[in-house]
Amino acid sequence: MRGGALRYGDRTVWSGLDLDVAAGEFVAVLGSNGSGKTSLLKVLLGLRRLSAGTVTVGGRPPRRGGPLIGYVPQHRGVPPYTPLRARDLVRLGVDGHRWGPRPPGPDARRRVREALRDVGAEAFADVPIELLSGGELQRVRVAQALASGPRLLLCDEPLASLDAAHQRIVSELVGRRCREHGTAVVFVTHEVEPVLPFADRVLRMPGGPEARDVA
Ligand SMILES: Nc1ncnc2c1ncn2[C@@H]1O[C@H](COP(=O)(O)OP(=O)(O)OP(=O)(O)O)[C@@H](O)[C@H]1O
Repeated sequence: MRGGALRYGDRTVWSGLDLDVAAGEFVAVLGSNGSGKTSLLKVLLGLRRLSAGTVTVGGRPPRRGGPLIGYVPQHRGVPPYTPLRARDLVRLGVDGHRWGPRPPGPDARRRVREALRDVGAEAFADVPIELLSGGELQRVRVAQALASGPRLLLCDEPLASLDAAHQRIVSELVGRRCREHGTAVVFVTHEVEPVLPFADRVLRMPGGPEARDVA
């Protein structure tokens, strides 16, 4: 990103943002509520356009969908009666960006199996996701994001609502993928300690409504 700025109406959330994230690099993004961390990820996902400046992901303008980017969204509960098992959620990471239902081929099944194994989620692979604990569900979401073998992994507060042990487990999972597969990682978090062993750099987003209030 070069000279990136994001405005909602008259309000500038951030501006003058230059950011390079190399393959195999882990960038932790910190900042107060409302400082624009999720908005940054949305720009990288191609869900929102910059108000000024330029951005490329893998050499191209960001675009929605596709296997290049893995995304772990902010933790939300699962609506009751969601008819998905952990295994199904991970499968969406393999081919969910394509249109239409399709039966899983052997390749998709293998990738789902491997992704579940990598996060230690085999034991609850067939449990409906609404019954999973917060930590289990978060590991499954990481598996979903990693299942397509993305070159860039975007994580939006994946440690929120996890206990200290699971914060460590999820941070390690992402850190290991980054090191071993050369995946670039942008990891938004309010919990600094668990990611410090893995982060190469910290991007601190200035501002946010609180900062303005304090000022
Ligand atoms: N579509 C939108 N229209 C107008 N304002 C928006 C929109 N999306 C986000 N905002 C505002 O932009 C600011 C940045 O939001 P964003 O969700 O990116 O912050 P954040 O740093 O991720 O916050 P948090 O730590 O609370 O998740 C917030 O003040 C939010 O209210």
